[in-house]
Amino acid sequence: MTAKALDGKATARAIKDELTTRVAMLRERGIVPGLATVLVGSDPASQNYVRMKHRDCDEVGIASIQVELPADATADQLREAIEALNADPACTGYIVQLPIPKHLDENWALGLIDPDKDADGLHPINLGRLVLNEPATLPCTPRGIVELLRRHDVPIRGAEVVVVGRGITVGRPLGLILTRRSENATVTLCHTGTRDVADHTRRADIVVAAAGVPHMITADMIREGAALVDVGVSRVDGKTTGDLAPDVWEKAAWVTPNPGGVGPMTRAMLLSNVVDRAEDLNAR
Ligand SMILES: Nc1nc(=O)c2c([nH]1)NC[C@@H]1CN(c3ccc(C(=O)N[C@@H](CCC(=O)O)C(=O)O)cc3)C=[N+]21
Repeated sequence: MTAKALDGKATARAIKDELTTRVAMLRERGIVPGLATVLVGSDPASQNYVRMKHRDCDEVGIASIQVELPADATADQLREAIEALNADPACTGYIVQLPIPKHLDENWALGLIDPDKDADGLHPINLGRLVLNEPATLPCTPRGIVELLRRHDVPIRGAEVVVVGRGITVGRPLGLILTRRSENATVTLCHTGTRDVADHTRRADIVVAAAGVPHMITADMIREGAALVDVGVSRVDGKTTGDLAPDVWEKAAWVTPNPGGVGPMTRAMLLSNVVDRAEDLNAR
């Protein structure tokens, strides 16, 4: 048996079509959602991601603003760029593309974003709201994963989910989201201090591999019929390599292609966050 694909590309397409309608409705009322990106430095992978995000905006009718700072930008320069976006009415949501150069503090930068314009859901206020069960803008990758599973009818309620990786953009918030009453999954969060990762993944109905370790999840580590989500984006010999080994396709029921799985969903949820924010701003 070979697994069915959790097709992120097609699902993102469907979501973008839905968003196109919502953006047109906002525009009819004179509201133009605008996404800005702040890119510090010229890492080719980051440049590529940012380019894709602006292309997505064009597709659905969201205006976009690109802010670029040199790799040696000072903390003051970054703060000024962020404050300018907070004050710019044309920007209804924005992100600081991560990672930023090491001489700048990521959490400090995230904390400067107006929480109402935080399209990534990574401002401490939004992460705090998530912990407190209050309405919050959610981080794009975890939101995309839940949406991808939901739209393929993979049961989440009551499921045993093992998340491998406790990063701030994926693993940690995903654990919080899936354990809310509205999702009601049971989550085990594995990390580098976990004694035996396979011991956990073998029991899981759903495994989310977000460790950034190429091919670390192999067929012998998973249960037959499991759903597997690959968040990994490592570069191996110039090729994008995920956290799932190819042999899992013969044992699982559902697997995200990579590329074509979580990546497009992350981008779709970024747009979705921007449209949600713009609608919300209008309602108030
Ligand atoms: N503030 C911030 N927010 C982010 O959401 C954020 C970030 N920083 N920094 C980097 C990571 C990574 N990320 C990806 C998004 C889409 C794809 C994606 O669409 N990938 C395509 C393939 C891309 C290609 O053609 O190279 C796919 O998986 O099919 C990948 C990676 C967002 N991130």
